Amino acid sequence: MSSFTLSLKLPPLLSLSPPPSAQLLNSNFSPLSLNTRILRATSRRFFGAVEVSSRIISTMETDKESIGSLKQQLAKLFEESLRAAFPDISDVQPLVAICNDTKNGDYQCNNAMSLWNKIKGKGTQFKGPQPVGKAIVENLPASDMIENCSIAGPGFINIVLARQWIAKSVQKMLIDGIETWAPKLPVKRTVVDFSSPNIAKEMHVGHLRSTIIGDTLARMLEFSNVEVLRRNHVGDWGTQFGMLIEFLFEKFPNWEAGSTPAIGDLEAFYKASKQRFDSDPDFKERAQKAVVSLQGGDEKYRKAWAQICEISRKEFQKVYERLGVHLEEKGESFYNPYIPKALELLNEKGLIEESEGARVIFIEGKKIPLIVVKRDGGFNYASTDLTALWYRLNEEKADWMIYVTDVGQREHFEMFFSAAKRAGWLPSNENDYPKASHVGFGLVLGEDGKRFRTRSTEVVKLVDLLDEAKSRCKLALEERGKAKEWTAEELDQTAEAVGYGAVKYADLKNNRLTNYTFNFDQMLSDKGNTAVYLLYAHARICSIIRKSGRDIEELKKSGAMDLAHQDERMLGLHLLQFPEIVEEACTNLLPNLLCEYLYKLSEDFTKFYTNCQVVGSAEETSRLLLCEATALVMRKCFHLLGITPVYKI
Ligand SMILES: NC(=[NH2+])NCCC[C@H](N)C(=O)O
Repeated sequence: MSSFTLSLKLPPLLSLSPPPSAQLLNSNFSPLSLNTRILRATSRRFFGAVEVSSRIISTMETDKESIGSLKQQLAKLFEESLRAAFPDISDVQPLVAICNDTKNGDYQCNNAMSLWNKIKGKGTQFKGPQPVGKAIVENLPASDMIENCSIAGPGFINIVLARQWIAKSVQKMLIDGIETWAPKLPVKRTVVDFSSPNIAKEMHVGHLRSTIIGDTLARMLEFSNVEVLRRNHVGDWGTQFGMLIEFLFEKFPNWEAGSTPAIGDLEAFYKASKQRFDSDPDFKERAQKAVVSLQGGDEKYRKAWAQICEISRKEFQKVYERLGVHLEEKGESFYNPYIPKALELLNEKGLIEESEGARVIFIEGKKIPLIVVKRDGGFNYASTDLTALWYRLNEEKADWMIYVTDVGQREHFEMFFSAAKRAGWLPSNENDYPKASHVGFGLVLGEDGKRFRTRSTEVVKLVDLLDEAKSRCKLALEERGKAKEWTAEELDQTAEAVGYGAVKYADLKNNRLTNYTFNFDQMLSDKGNTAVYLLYAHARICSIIRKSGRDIEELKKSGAMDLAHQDERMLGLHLLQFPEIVEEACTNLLPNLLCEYLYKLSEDFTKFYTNCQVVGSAEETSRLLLCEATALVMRKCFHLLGITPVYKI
C-alpha cells in the first residue's frame, strides 16, 4: 500500500497512459453477440455521460458445446417437471443437491416442502408435501439419466442415477474431451487482481498466497470459458519513490550509465533509504522535492523511477517463472491519470465530503469514512482502487472484479465497494452483476505458531523457499534410486513439479480464510492429503494403463464402459461431479473445494482398484477406460491448481 501526494489541482503530467477520453470510454468491446441473454437489469452503470440500466452478458460460444454440470442437467429435468405439475406457480427454482447419505440416493430434489407451504389452504387438491413430491416425480420428462426416484419424509425426492447413463457420460467425455465438462458461469469477463507486490520491497509469503490462490481462480474461470484479465496491481506509485530515487542518485551516481545499478537486496536498499530519510532533514527535503519532480513528469526522475521498478520486476519474475504464473502488470501508477476524473464523477453524485481537511466518502455502518484525498491534497490507496474499479467496469467492461489479498485488507475493500455501490457503479444486491469480490486469506505461520519467517531475514525469500522444496524432492527421489533410472532432466523436472506442486497444494487445500502452518516435512510427505501423494497416485494410474499394453485411444472408440461393481459406479459418479465442483469453487471463490474433490477422487480410485481387478479381468476394457478417465480428471484438477502432473514415479 502506498500513499500519494499528487494534488488534485496539478495536471496529471506523468502520462503513463492516455487520460480517459470519450472515444476510450466507448471503446472496442461490444458485449452483444448472437447468443445473448439479459441478466436482471439492476445496475446503473455509466459509460462516459450515458447511464445504462441493464447488463447484457453473452454466453461464450465454444467449439464443443459444454453440457453443463450433472446438477444443472438434473435441475433442468426438475424445472420442466415443476412447470408441468404446477403451471400456476411461477418462478420456482428447482432445488437439486447431492445426497449427504449415499444410502438414500445420489441426488435429491427439495422443492416439495416449500411448494406445499405456498399452496396449502388455497384450495389445492394436494393433501401434503408427500403428494406434492409425488406429482413432481410423475411429471418428470423421460430421460435415461434417472434410474428411480423415491420420496422420503416431508416430500424429499431421492434420486438414483442410472448406471448406464453414468458410464455413457464418462465415456462421452473421454471421446469429446474434458472441455465439454466446463461449467457454465453467468459472466463473460473478469478481472482477477492478484499477487500485486510492492516495488522496492520484498515479495513476502502473503504475496505468494495471493499469487497461488489468484492463479488458481483465474485458471478455473478460464476453463469455464470466462475471459480473465490477470492483473498485477503492483504498488509502484507513492511518496516512497522520492526517497528511493534520491538514494539511488546518491549511492549510484552512475546509475544512468546503462547497466542496472547493483542495488542487490532491494529490501536493504529500501530500509537504508528510509533510515536516511528519517535521520537527515536535508535528504528528506530533497526526497520530497523528488516526488514533485517525478509526479510532474521530469524525465530524469521518471527514468530513475522506471529503473527501480524494473529491478523489482525482475525479482518478482523469478517467482512467477518458478510457479508458472502469468500476470499482466497494470500497477497503481497506471490509474493515476484517471483519478481526478473518477473522483469528479463521485463528487457529482454528491458522495465526497470535507472532513478535517481531507476529502472523504462516508459509508453506512462505518465510523471512519473512506479518505479519497488526503489533507495535503494527495491521493491514496483508496482513490487508486476506486479509480481502478471504475476503469475495470467502464474501460475493460468486466462483469466481475476479484481481488486476492490477505484478510487484513477486508475493511478497505468493503469500504470502497460500498462507495461504488453508493455511486451506482455496482448494484446494491450482492448477487447481481457487475460484481466485486474480495478474496481474503489468512496468515502463513511458522512452526512456532507465529508469522512465518526465516532465521536470517524478517521476510522469507520466496525464491529460496521454492528452491528448497525442489531440492528436498530431488534428494528424496535420489534416495529412491531414481538418479540411476532416469535422465538428469527427468529427475530435475519431476523434482520441480513435485516440489512446487507441494508448496501450492499445501496452501490451496486449506479454506483460504484460515491461517496455515508452513511445514516442508508435512507438505512433502507421500502420505495423506498432499500433492506428492496425489501426483504419485496419478502416476500409478498411468502405469497401470501403460502396463496393460492396450491402446487407450482405440478402446475409447470401440470399447464400452459398464460400471457394474458398486465401487466402479461410485468412481464414475464422482468423476461426473467434476464440473459442478469447479462451478462451486468459482462461484464461492474457494479453491480448497477442488482440492477436496481431488483427494476424494484418489480415495475412490484406491477403493475401486483394491476391490476390482483391472488388467486380466473380464471387465478389463471398461476398467481401463475408468482408469483413463480418472487420470484425465486428476490431470485437469492439477492443471487448475497450477500443478504439473508427473507420469512415472
Ligand atoms: N487492487 C488492489 N488493492 N490490489 C491489491 C494490492 C496489494 C498491495 N500492493 C499489497 O501489497 O498489500
